[in-house]
Amino acid sequence: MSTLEIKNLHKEYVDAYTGETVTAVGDVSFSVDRGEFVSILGPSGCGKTTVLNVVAGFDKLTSGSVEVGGKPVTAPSPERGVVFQSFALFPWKTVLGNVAFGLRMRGVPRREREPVARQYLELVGLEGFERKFPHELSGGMQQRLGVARVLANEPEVMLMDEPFASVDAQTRRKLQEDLTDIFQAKRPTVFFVTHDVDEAVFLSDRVVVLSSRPSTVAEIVTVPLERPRNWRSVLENPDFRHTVTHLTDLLAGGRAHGEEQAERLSGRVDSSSEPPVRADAGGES
Ligand SMILES: Nc1ncnc2c1ncn2[C@@H]1O[C@H](COP(=O)(O)OP(=O)(O)OP(=O)(O)O)[C@@H](O)[C@H]1O
Repeated sequence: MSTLEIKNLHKEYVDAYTGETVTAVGDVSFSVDRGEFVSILGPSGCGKTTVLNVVAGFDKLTSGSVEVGGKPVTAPSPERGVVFQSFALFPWKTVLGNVAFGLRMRGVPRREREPVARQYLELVGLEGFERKFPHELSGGMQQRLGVARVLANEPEVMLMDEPFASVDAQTRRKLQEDLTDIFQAKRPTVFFVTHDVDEAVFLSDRVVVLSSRPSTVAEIVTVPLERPRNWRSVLENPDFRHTVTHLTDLLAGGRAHGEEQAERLSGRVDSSSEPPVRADAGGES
């Protein structure tokens, strides 16, 4: 059964300066099953974050429907916990306090809060840091705290908006491995926004590829990789490279990547007329 069901999502904004109507999301439909990890990829500005914001309840859709657990989304809720790129932690609360706060809001009895919070901190490798404050943690540790805080609420779906975009490449790989381990251990339902093709393939069961605006679903690609996963074995797996290449081609507008490059080099394609491909496809993540 699907936990998240998006049908014909269409979202328009009115530009505050020009007064013009901007179609942020054209017509997008897909679902995420319970315990599934689904990423959304697409050119810059195609509406990935808008889709996440509508699912989170931060933004209202113009038409279509978004349901989580069979109920229409109308407002933000801990049932749809969001892990942001900026860590959005409470700086005045300890590491333990940051996780316990959500439990308090959820009505978990005081006695149970600390052991449950400790369990989630252990899951993300932050045991021993319970009494520290967020500013005493590295960027990577702060992001893991953000994940612990959301997961401790046992949300129907965990929403992640480019959560590793602001950490260095080495930490990013480590966090991706940590997240895939956490996913393996707890099997939360995850909806993940990224512009990084390698990251999407490494983490996901399926990848939803959006076209450029007005966005529609170009293809939903199933990732043929076993779990558990780690970068060392995944990088040696031909299925990984094959899937990355396929997604890269889709993002480049459906043409074979090599073909496109050759055309560009021979001057047959004016690169300024190409759809913007922000994805750092195939590169070091
Ligand atoms: N509040 C808003 N008001 C007006 N236009 C908006 C608003 N939010 C987003 N948009 C427009 O909607 C479109 C989609 O934006 P969105 O941030 O969802 O794309 P994205 O795919 O996440 O982009 P990126 O990959 O660059 O982060 C863009 O053209 C953006 O300018």
